[in-house]
Amino acid sequence: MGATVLPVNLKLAGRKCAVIGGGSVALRRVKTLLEAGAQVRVIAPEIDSELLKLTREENVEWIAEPFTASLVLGMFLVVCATNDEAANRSAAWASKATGALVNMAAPPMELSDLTLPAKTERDGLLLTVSTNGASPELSRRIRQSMEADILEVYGPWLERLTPIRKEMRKKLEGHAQRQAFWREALNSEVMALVKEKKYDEAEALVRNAISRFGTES
Ligand SMILES: C[C@@]1(CC(=O)O)C2=NC(=C\c3[nH]c(c(CCC(=O)O)c3CC(=O)O)Cc3[nH]c(c(CC(=O)O)c3CCC(=O)O)/C=C3\N/C(=C\2)[C@@H](CCC(=O)O)[C@]3(C)CC(=O)O)/[C@H]1CCC(=O)O
Ligand SMILES: NC(=O)c1ccc[n+]([C@@H]2O[C@H](COP(=O)([O-])OP(=O)(O)OC[C@H]3O[C@@H](n4cnc5c(N)ncnc54)[C@H](O)[C@@H]3O)[C@@H](O)[C@H]2O)c1
Repeated sequence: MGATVLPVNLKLAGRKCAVIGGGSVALRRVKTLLEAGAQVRVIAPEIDSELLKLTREENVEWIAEPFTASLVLGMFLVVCATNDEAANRSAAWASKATGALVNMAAPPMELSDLTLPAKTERDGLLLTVSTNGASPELSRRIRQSMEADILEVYGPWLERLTPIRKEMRKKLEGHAQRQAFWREALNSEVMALVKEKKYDEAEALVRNAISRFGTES
């Protein structure tokens, strides 16, 4: 099967989002949205105690009512997370009618415009895994192994590369030259050192490449 979705990193800072439902699944979604900087409205007649604590914070409001369409007017994204399939269905259709994107955290899943991947982040390196709804538990497992195998190793390396990339943007003119530089700078010898967390040695090789490119150009 070919890919049927477009993976994106959605910027939610300052955007209005609603989560319908107040159980543990809603709580997880609220946390995820807050991490992305969204302004969150929780719509549910009753909510979990941890979620109640969160609603006392800035950027979260709780409307203690069952879902009605007027409550999602102006929302950018609506998450349907109640335990009532019929309620999720009508909330999804009403939200789509206002132009909002809909994420189904609970059935009926086929109304979802997007699924949320498992994610892990360190030093600006974000890794996500999705099975596009087929097995969230597998996503969770892969996320855990990526944390140990990839993030731990490449997160600190990304932190070192970020300022060097800025520097090289100024030094080298044109996309072709910058591409050639990065192909050479992150060669397999460098990447092998990074894999062993020998960041100082790896950085020294990259810096050598900088001086070579500097003299060639
Ligand atoms: C990745 C993660 C992100 C997050 O939630 O933040 C996430 N689910 C996680 C955990 C998890 N979810 C479930 C279990 C129990 C075991 C199992 O069923 O496998 C576990 C494991 C656990 O609890 O630890 C049950 C479950 N999940 C969905 C349904 C509905 C259905 O399938 O019908 C049911 C059945 C409910 C029921 O039985 O009633 C649906 C979705 N869950 C998604 C995301 C989206 C697809 C992601 C993908 O494609 O991989 C999607 C479509 C919703 C969406 O897009 O929002 C997070 C791991 C975070 C981490 O640890 O890194
Ligand atoms: N996406 C996932 O990862 C995942 C994981 C487990 C379960 N689920 C699904 O998510 C559903 C919710 O799980 P939960 O553990 O949070 O449930 P829960 O039973 O703890 O909470 C349900 C919440 O929905 C609210 N609610 C019910 N009807 C409503 C309405 N008409 N309007 C607004 N709110 C309403 C209730 O007040 C309650 O706060 C489950 O039924 C299951 O299908 C999804």
